[in-house]
Amino acid sequence: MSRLVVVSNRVPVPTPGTPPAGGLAVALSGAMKARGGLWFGWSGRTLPPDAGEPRAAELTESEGVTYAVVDLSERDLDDYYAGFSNRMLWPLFHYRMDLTEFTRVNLAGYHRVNRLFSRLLAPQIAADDAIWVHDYHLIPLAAELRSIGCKNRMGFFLHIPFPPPDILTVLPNHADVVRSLAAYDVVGFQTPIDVENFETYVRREKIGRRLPDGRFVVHGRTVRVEAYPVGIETQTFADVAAASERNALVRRTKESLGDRKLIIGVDRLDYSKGIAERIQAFETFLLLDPEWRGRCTYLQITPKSRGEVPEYAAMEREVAGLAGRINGTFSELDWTPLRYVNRTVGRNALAGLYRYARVGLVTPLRDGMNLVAKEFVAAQDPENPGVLLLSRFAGAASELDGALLTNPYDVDGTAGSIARALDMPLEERKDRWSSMFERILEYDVAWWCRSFLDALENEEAAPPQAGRIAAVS
Ligand SMILES: O=P(O)(O)OC[C@H]1O[C@H](O[C@H]2O[C@H](CO)[C@@H](O)[C@H](O)[C@H]2O)[C@H](O)[C@@H](O)[C@@H]1O
Ligand SMILES: O=c1ccn([C@@H]2O[C@H](COP(=O)(O)OP(=O)(O)O)[C@@H](O)[C@H]2O)c(=O)[nH]1
Repeated sequence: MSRLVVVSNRVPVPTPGTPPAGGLAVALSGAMKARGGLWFGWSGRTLPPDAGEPRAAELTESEGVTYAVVDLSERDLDDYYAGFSNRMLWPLFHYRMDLTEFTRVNLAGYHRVNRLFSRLLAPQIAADDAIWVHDYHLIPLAAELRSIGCKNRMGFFLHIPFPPPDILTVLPNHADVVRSLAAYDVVGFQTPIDVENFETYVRREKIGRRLPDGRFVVHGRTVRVEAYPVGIETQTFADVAAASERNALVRRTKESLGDRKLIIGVDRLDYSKGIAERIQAFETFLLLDPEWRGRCTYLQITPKSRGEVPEYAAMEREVAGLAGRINGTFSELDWTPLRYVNRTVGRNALAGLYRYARVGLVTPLRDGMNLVAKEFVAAQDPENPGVLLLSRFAGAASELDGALLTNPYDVDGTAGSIARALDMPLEERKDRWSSMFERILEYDVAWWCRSFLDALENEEAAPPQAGRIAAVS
């Protein structure tokens, strides 16, 4: 087995007391600790104004993993992270053409950081390392590495949706982006729908074809493109949830709820998560089912995210306004319907809160996977499981067939599903839960990691590609 080199924008170098909020960091932390290797990416820090370009990555060892991180300049972060990654690729790939902003300055920054990463990563790579690159921030990395002679096997996993061609082609440099994907040996998506969208794009743009063995030829290179739905550490998470009586935060929260039923939502503050629509659905539910007033509490845990991007700041104001409106309208002296919390909660406490909840609300407008949905299922008490209300537009919906599926754009429909979930009889709750739990037990994060890396090990190392991928001029 060759050494694993993981590359991602976000690298959660272990620091006591700071849990990683964000599914990529959570999923990969488990996988990396189990297998060891090198994890390369951004440090999460900004360089001082006149520091110049970083010359080498900073190395730290912990639990068999070497973390190699790079500080980025303010300008690089603005253009590459906040700009091209999070104001163009993120909204577009989540089907939000209305929120995109394409600028050549941001695109140039995106390529600049990918090139910088390739130059700082190259000295760390040994000849037979398997390189696994993650997510939309780093699509051109393989092409950059190949342009300086790196012949290693390289895989890429996209954690967010791959949109249909009519949406993807809104991106002025869509052709270059897909050409960059073809520099990898294996490309993994979350769901079969993403693979289907990729296949339709390749066919319509006439850049390749699918081979009888399922692989693709794209721009003359053979690439394995498959769905590998990301999982969680299911059994570990279930065990933590079962032991959560000991967690002080969980105990205090339960006591504060009295005998009210708990409805829970856990999401980064991101417009893709459908938080505003969900709060409106809860408001409609309280209007249409007044008998539940005073008998349930909705806890929405929402750490702030990407505050430097204007669309996120706008949505922060919108959601806070909605939360205030509901509480102003429905609160009693001894009951607040919605607890809206803008901070990160540790995963042990989350596990206990999920377990105590009667309903888990996971209603993104679009999501690559959504690990919260899987964590909610893993955490349940088999003798008295809660109900998962899940958006049909989350990647997790392609696996979790026991959830109550909902269309988050249909606020009235979601309100009705909240009432149905709260009223659901125990037998139905058990039936729905057990099929989902079996699924996530088998297809856990270890399965995800193993199946992707097996595919990568079995592909032949790629010949070097001539030239770099050109940016749009
Ligand atoms: O790093 P940030 O900008 O703070 O954002 C956090 C992460 O958000 C996204 O997570 C995705 O990956 C999850 C695991 O596969 C998946 O369940 C979820 O649907 C995705 O949205 C993003 O893709 C990561 O790169 C970020 O680190
Ligand atoms: O306060 C919080 C909020 C979220 N999370 C974790 O962050 C991850 C979010 O992943 P998901 O795939 O649901 O969405 P993403 O944020 O990656 O888009 C999950 O593991 C959550 O348990 C956490 O630890 N504390």
